Amino acid sequence: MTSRPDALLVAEGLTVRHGQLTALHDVALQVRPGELVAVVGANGAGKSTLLRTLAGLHHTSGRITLDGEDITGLSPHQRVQRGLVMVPEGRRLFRSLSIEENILVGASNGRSGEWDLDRVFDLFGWMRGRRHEKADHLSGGEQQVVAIGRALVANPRVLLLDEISLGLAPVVVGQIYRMLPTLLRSDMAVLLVEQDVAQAMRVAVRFQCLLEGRTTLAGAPDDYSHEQVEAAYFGFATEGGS
Ligand SMILES: Nc1ncnc2c1ncn2[C@@H]1O[C@H](COP(=O)(O)OP(=O)(O)OP(=O)(O)O)[C@@H](O)[C@H]1O
Repeated sequence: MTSRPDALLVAEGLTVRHGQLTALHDVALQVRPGELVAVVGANGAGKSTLLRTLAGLHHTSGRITLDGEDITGLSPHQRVQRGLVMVPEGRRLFRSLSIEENILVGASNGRSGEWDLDRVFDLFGWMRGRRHEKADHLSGGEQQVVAIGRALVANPRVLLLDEISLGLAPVVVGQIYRMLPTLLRSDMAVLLVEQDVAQAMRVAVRFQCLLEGRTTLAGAPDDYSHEQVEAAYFGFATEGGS
């Protein structure tokens, strides 16, 4: 993959092993400013491993740059300070802390910028009046939104979203996805991992499909037929397809 001059996040040659298992094989990826890119793939395809590797949670061969700076050797903490911020699968909130306290955790290590507690409350109006409620008392959808708020106050340049729709009711997933364009308007790029291909294709300008740790298809959603994407997702050949 040729690195485009305007790319913000660039990963090349990512190979990641979990013990004996190679979870990623020579994966490359690019995200440009203001862009929403989706990584899709079946269970175990390596999507979370890819996101966690970008966030600095797995050792990798290869190279990761953010706005031209090589961040491959940096800790997760240092990557957050540079604007690479992840909303992990399963939300990972502090259950005994309030909504407000959970969000402020995100601000403690982040960059300064336009996103603060107030701006998050403006975006998710219901939170303001419930700011002192414990995370423990929230529904799954509410927890997911708090986890997104926690990431936003770190003022990401690239926001990494890992399976934000997992375990949530479709109506809640719809609400969360409808908020994504607002984030992109504030000049943030989003890289999201999603098992629901249809959902991902509706919002992404580009996508990348993984299968057993390898990229099987990449491009704009309109570049491929439903059958081609399905073949790349499940790993069967299509006639004349890639
Ligand atoms: N910490 C780990 N130790 C050992 N193997 C792991 C670990 N994390 C992931 N794996 C394995 O690596 C492969 C890729 O897993 P990964 O979680 O990245 O896939 P995924 O596409 O995100 O799938 P899912 O949607 O199920 O989370 C799988 O075979 C998984 O079992």
